Amino acid sequence: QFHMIKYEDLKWDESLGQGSFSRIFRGTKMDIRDGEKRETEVLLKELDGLHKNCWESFFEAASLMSQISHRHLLLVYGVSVFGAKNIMVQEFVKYGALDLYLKRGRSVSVSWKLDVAKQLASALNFLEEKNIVHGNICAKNLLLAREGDPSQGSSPFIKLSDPGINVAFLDKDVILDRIPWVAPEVLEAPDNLTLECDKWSFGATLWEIFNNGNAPLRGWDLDRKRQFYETFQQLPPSQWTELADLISQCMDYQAGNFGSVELCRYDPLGDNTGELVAVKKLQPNKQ
Ligand SMILES: Nc1cnc(-c2cc(N)nc3[nH]ccc23)cn1
Repeated sequence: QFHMIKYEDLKWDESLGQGSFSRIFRGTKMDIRDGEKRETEVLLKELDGLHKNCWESFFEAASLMSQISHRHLLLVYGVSVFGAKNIMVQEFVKYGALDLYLKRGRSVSVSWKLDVAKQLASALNFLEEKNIVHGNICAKNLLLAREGDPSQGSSPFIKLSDPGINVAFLDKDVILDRIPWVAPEVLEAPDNLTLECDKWSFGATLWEIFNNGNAPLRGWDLDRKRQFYETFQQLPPSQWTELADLISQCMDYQAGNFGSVELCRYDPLGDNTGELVAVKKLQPNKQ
């Protein structure tokens, strides 16, 4: 399914923190290219021991990302298994997770955010065309490869990371804590992920991007989060109506209706100079 990397070809540098079920490190992998030794900077994601039984899902996520290639999908070089260690070897994306980048107070322009939204939409459109469900779309899983510099007119560049362990393997509380990114229907049937689920999460991720990386429903406990769905609540609407409409079209409790979230002109200044936001379009359901 994907490339096996020899453990001895990996060098471990500093720890970069914890994922939900893994520890991540900067590192390098050594390989031979045209007869000479080459070191490539990588991200090493080690599944932590107590979730050993999820290792298939951990690698399933990796193989999903290595089956297909797209400019806005993270490149997974392969996996390395050494004794009890299960390691995914990914390309190293310079500026890391988008939510942390935005929270660090980098003030970015509306068009910077629109660029990120369009890149995520194109990655999701690509996955949809391949009928592949990601299952964990959120700003934490968007990695910033290029900051973009408004004075130079260069735009940001993001990569969608692997989904991590499949939601079907997660405890109910972990799934509840993913409200409002996780679609309501996933709470009832976590092993039946559909493209609609990614569309829902796309809406919650748009909300994050335009709220400077702040998590929606931040600090809410699991009961309040559960109620949020049980009472069909929506996230606080953006002051830009097109964005608010787009987000509520994605986060639509009547899922299964025509899920086409069409192109919309985004006109924050109201002077019709708005940009066309090419957003996630789902084909009408084949039912
Ligand atoms: N595939 C990936 C994933 N995460 C990074 C990354 C980069 C960075 N500058 N700080 C970090 N802090 C935590 C993770 C990370 C890089 N590449």
